[in-house]
Amino acid sequence: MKIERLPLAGLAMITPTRLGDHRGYFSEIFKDGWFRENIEDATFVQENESFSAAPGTVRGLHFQIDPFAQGKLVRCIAGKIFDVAVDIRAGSPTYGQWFGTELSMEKGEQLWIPAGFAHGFATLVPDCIISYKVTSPYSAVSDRGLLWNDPAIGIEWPVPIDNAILSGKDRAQPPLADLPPFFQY
Ligand SMILES: Cc1cn([C@H]2C[C@H](O)[C@@H](COP(=O)(O)OP(=O)(O)O[C@H]3O[C@H](C)C(=O)[C@H](O)[C@H]3O)O2)c(=O)[nH]c1=O
Repeated sequence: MKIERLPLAGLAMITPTRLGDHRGYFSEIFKDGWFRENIEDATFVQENESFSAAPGTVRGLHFQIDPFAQGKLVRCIAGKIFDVAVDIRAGSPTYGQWFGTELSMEKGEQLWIPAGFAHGFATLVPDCIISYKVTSPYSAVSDRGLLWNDPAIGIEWPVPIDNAILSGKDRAQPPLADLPPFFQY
């Protein structure tokens, strides 16, 4: 597994090794002991999958608040997405800053997003599937969001902004300026 530490403290890009042969490849996608030793002493309790049919679909920006705040280990298992994390930890030197990266089935990389970040993605091709582990169970009452195209965050989404496909919930998320200090750095 290769690790790339990223500009927003806590984020990490993990790229599993693919062992190729004449049939294709084998790859160890996740190992609990390795993750705890090299990334964070986290316990994953749920795994999610979402399918998005059309390119230009945007899901996010989402997070859960305590006591159900979630770390997320995200990978794209079909297609290609632009995955984004926004630092919403009060007191963080990078508060309100965003990091974005492509995740694809082809490259197999994973993005580790600790609790304290809002997460979202945009699909770059049709029929994208993401699979992600989370460190707390789903809690609808703890579910919160942030406006995906808030100019105060300024995410440079590589999709047509005016034609983005979103849920009604995501169209109505609050801007960063209205966000209570849910997380401390
Ligand atoms: C997250 C979640 C949702 N749901 C139900 C709630 C809704 O009835 C339905 C769709 O939920 P939502 O529109 O929030 O799904 P996404 O827009 O894909 O949101 C997810 O994708 C973004 C990028 C994230 O980072 C979050 O993990 C998550 O919020 O699934 C569940 O039953 N369990 C769950 O863990």
